[in-house]
Amino acid sequence: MAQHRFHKMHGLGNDFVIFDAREHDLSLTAEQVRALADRHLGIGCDQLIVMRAPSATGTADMAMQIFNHDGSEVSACGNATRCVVALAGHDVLIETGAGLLRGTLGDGAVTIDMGLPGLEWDTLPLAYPMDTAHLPVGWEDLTDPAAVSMGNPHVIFFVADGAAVDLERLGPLIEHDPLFPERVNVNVAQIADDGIHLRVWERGAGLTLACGTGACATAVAAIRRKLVTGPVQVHLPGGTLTIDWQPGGPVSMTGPTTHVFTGEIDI
Ligand SMILES: N[C@H](CCC[C@H](N)C(=O)O)C(=O)O
Repeated sequence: MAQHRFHKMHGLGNDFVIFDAREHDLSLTAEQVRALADRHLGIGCDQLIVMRAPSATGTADMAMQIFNHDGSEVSACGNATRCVVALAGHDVLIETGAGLLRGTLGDGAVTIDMGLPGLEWDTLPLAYPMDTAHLPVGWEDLTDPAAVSMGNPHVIFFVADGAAVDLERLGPLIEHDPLFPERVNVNVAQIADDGIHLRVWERGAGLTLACGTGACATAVAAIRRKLVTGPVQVHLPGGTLTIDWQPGGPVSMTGPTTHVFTGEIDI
């Protein structure tokens, strides 16, 4: 056991425990991640992040490891990426499982170049070939979704009344459907005059107050369907993100970060 310092942060209420292991090693098992993320027995978070030294050969300033509340390791977490940039205190190039992401520190907000969205069925991945703009599948009233990868898989449903969807029941059903071999993040979006209203059931974390990659994936899907044009305001239960995307280019995400406290814990 050794004592490790951590930062408790959030992006629009999507909350994180962040360890800075750039100077020393810290390896965590899935069981240790679950214990730390537990909201009763541990510190509590949607995702746990470990900042690491970059790989020797690359051009990155740092690397970032991402674990969900359930202990699963994943490649992308937009809100946490903003928090890591805020912690760094300057613009950074971050090595993630989703590739190199450039973070830019603004006045009260952080912008991340999230790279190109994945629009092919096998990059998401889906279990078999499909048109990712209109998947010929449905779960009760949720039909005709789109699918987009932001380095992590998202399925996006456009509905007339997002608040009326029983996402707590349908989310896990869809998350674990065999159509998604690596499971999936489930997005329910409502187009409105002021942008897109979005609720997300996150793979490995459940309902969250915000999901950065979900906001990006939903904006891409909506722009592909010509429901909106970029830049678009995406309103989540925890607040609003500004997403910009032009077909063929990278996705840009801008939003706030909050540092809640630092602590020490024996691991
Ligand atoms: N909250 C994160 C998404 C985490 C995605 C994770 N649930 C997955 O399994 O891909 C975000 O802001 O992008």
